[in-house]
Amino acid sequence: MPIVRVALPVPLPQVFDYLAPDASEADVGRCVKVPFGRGERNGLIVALAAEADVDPARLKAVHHIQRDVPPLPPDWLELAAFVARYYHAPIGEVVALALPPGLRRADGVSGDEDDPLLDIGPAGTEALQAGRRPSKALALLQALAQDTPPWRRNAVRAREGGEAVGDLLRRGWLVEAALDTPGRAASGVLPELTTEQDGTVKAILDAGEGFRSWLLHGVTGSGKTEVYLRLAARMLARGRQVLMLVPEIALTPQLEQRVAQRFAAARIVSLHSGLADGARSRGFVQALSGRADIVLGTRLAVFAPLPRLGLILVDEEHDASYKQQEGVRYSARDVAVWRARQRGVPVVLGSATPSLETWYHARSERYALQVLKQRAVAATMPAVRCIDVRRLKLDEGLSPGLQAAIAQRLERGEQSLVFLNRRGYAPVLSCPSCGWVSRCPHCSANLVVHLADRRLRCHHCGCEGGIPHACPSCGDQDIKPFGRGTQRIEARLAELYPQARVLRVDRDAARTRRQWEALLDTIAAGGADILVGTQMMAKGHDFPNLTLVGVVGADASLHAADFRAPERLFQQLMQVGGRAGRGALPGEVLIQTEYPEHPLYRHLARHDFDAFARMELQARRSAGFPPFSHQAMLRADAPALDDAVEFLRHARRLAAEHAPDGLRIYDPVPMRMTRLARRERAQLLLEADQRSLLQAFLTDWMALLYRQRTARELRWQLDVDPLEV
Ligand SMILES: Nc1ncnc2c1ncn2[C@@H]1O[C@H](COP(=O)(O)OP(=O)(O)OP(=O)(O)O)[C@@H](O)[C@H]1O
Ligand SMILES: [Zn+2]
Repeated sequence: MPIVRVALPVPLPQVFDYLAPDASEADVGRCVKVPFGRGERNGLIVALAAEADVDPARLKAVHHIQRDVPPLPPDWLELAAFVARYYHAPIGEVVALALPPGLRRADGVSGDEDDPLLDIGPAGTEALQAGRRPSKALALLQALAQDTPPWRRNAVRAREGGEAVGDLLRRGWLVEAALDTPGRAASGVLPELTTEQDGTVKAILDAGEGFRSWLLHGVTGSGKTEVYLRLAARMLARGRQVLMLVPEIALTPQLEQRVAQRFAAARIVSLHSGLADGARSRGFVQALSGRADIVLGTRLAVFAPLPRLGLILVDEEHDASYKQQEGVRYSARDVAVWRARQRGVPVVLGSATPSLETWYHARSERYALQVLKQRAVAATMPAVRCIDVRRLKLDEGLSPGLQAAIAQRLERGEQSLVFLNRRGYAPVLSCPSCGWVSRCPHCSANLVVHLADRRLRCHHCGCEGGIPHACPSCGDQDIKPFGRGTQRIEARLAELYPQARVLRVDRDAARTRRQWEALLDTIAAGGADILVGTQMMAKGHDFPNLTLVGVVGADASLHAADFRAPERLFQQLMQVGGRAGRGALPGEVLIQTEYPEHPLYRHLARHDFDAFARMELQARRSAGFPPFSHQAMLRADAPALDDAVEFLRHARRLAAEHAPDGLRIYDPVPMRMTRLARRERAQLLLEADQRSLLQAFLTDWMALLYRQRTARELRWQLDVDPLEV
């Protein structure tokens, strides 16, 4: 009787055997419901076996095999197995992460979605000629008539005024296209490529269809997106699928719209964690069945099955959100490169500020390099200047120079952005007489003052309370918010420039995707004069009328302990500065600092990413940090710090007994932010010059660790290639 091996979402590094009387090879890659413990679990059949690993008499039978959708193909199972192996995570947890919940539950899922191809019908042609009175419906029809049919209904809806699509269908102005032969060509008038863009597109296409990793290093505003779209167009024309990864889909509604407009006849599937279950499952099945042409999504989209895959694009490849920080701690960018190699297709990693790992690969010719030095529209890069604030009197953190520059922009009707990467009104409330500060009771962090809704809030665990009127410790009524966040700058700017429309753009102002899109629309429509924003404003946006970026409070990150801190700061400032002067008007970036001579700022002022990268890599080489070594971090947490540290000491002893030459094992230490949500955290760092040596060791070590009995209250996880050390 056939036995199936099932990957189940349990924290154990093994698969489970079940009896399945009617199973065959064709069921490998299918979801199943199986009995587990006293309940039922959902899993994935990863193999068929002739004999069980356990006593056959104890085997239970599967409850149900989901056969409505095609099984996941062997290359997908290999991908899941690779992620489990490389990140040392249980295969069942990888599967649980990679599959949409609806599919995994073995619900009835269908890939069918009503997204027909449309064309202008006879009634529509008549309406265009009849000289009717203007209406929304007619405006949409006229706009469509400028383009080449057919279009997907979703693509029509994504256009300006696209809400009228239902109306057009009811009137018969739009009808289903006669033949479902998606002329997958790009639609609309394409911009002429710049010489650099053209050279890049040609170089990548000329290199052929096989595997190759590319770094597309293009300055901010150089038109990397246009390069992606041209490459995608070519792949679609060849009947291949394109996978496009972006760091946060909530930050890129414009990109989705741009892709949908460019490829109006293509089936575009979005995959990200913000989708409802049904939509995510449907998109996944469309990708799996080969019907989707373009899959656009955040890191989890790297797991979309793509039978016709021809190209992978990773936009803003340096972005930290590609690395999952909980559960299976995978890097979608690194998995994307592995996948491209596995499938024999090119992968393009794009950024104005590549991660130093990627930059180093390109310099050492493991990755092919394409550089865009010029902006696509603007004549120049913005002028970057430091404002030395050491002897200046600041008004709520704003220097006279920055204020004058903002005033000038207001006069000229241009937009300014004040960048401060700290939300809230002030980072802490404190009492000047007794020294009390608003500490989070559950974390080693302060409660942040939010004046907008009069709350004290922990940005780590979410714990919150009202703002006290007097010091809880000594009763003094003179307690004060100390330091500055975006709300405070926003309030002061509104006082300084009463005639200006000040708009704050941070996670508090844009809690939902809809709020975020509304903010972006307001900015694009010129409905704001001064923006106050966090890193949300730094990524990928293109507002041609924005000509000034003022940076406040950046020095705080200059001396952070993490060896990646300078890299992150440089990337962030270069990205946010890159929002200035992207259109016809020249841009200016003013950085308020007490260290105007700091090399990081000097390289930034010259837009010299390469010089900065060389300097940083030099430092990393002498310290033996990545990319010159490879790291793994074992973290443990428990209600008491001693328990976490004790576990790590034990793990360290086990490691030392089995350690090969060349493995460096550090001492367990409390994490920098030791306490989080009532748990105390500690970490143990391992390092080796060769990845293979580290990996081989980790496999043995993890097997030992899984066998240790630990206190119920203790949790531990391994993080391979950790971003924070
Ligand atoms: N060949 C071209 N002709 C005209 N306009 C172009 C061309 N290529 C790009 N653009 C325009 O230039 C602007 C910047 O392009 P895009 O946003 O793709 O830059 P980017 O390289 O992704 O920048 P960043 O890294 O800052 O996000 C956009 O408004 C885009 O429409
Ligand atoms: Zn907290």
